[in-house]
Amino acid sequence: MDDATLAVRARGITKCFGDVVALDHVDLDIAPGQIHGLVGPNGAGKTTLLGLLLGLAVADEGSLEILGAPVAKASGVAGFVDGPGLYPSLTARKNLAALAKLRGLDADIDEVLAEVGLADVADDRVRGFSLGMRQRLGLAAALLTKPRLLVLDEPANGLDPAGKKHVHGVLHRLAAEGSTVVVSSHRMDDVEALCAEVTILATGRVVFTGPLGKLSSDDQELDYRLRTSDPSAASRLAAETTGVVVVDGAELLVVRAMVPALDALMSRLIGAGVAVRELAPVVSPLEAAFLDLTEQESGR
Ligand SMILES: Nc1ncnc2c1ncn2[C@@H]1O[C@H](COP(=O)(O)OP(=O)(O)OP(=O)(O)O)[C@@H](O)[C@H]1O
Repeated sequence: MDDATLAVRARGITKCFGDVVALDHVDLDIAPGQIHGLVGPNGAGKTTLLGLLLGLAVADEGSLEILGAPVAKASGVAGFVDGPGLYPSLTARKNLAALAKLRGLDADIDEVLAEVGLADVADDRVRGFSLGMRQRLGLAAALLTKPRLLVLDEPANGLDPAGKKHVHGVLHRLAAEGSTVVVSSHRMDDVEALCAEVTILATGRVVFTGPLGKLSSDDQELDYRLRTSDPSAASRLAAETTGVVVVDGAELLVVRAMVPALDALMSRLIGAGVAVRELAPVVSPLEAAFLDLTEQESGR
């Protein structure tokens, strides 16, 4: 992609806090209209990187361009790290009204509150809000600015499943409209549900960046959970299929195989009239890559 059209272009970004190297020559390209996930173990540098994208801190070395402009001159960026900054003594509506006034924004506050699912508590003081409600209000505050790049540190923290679904819907809509979203998360399932691309950081370095699909390959042996209408027949057929190892032959079968052998097993099951009710990797490709890559890096 033409570099000028990238939402984020980072080259050789290094950031130290005293002796601690939080980011170590980080290169990163994020295309517009993407929801990009940032994952990594505690202390990997995720919050530091998101803070640089938001212009809350400045890198010691390297270049960082946001939406084609040097980060210091970037506009259209919003979000939060370490939880949203809110006024606890004000209501949700007044928090957003204060922000809109401060920034000179002409925004429909009720619409934004409804979008994040806070319409019913619009006139409640934020002091009494749960963590999940604060997260949603922080998202509303960012949406008020109609950002072209939205940066969110652990946005799903404290959200119940319905709240998470709601927030994911908002982020998918933003991306569909052309905005770029960068989110950090410790939840691999959330990242897989939300993001097309991911960057894995370990001890301040990028150990993987790219589409989720590139994390796994057909020639990788993985353990799969297999639930069928006839566990004993499935177990027998699995044991008879070349390249498939039965790891656990209970009601819920666990088989180890590469994709071609797994395909062969599926065909045999269908041929034998055994219905497949569930087939999923025991550890998701993202989680497997995360553990593998971050362990390699911390062992260096
Ligand atoms: N303001 C600061 N002063 C000193 N050290 C800092 C500061 N901010 C971050 N660090 C250090 O930089 C490193 C990266 O921290 P960062 O918060 O970016 O990691 P993270 O990936 O967000 O971690 P977590 O998943 O725990 O939130 C850590 O070693 C941290 O202790």
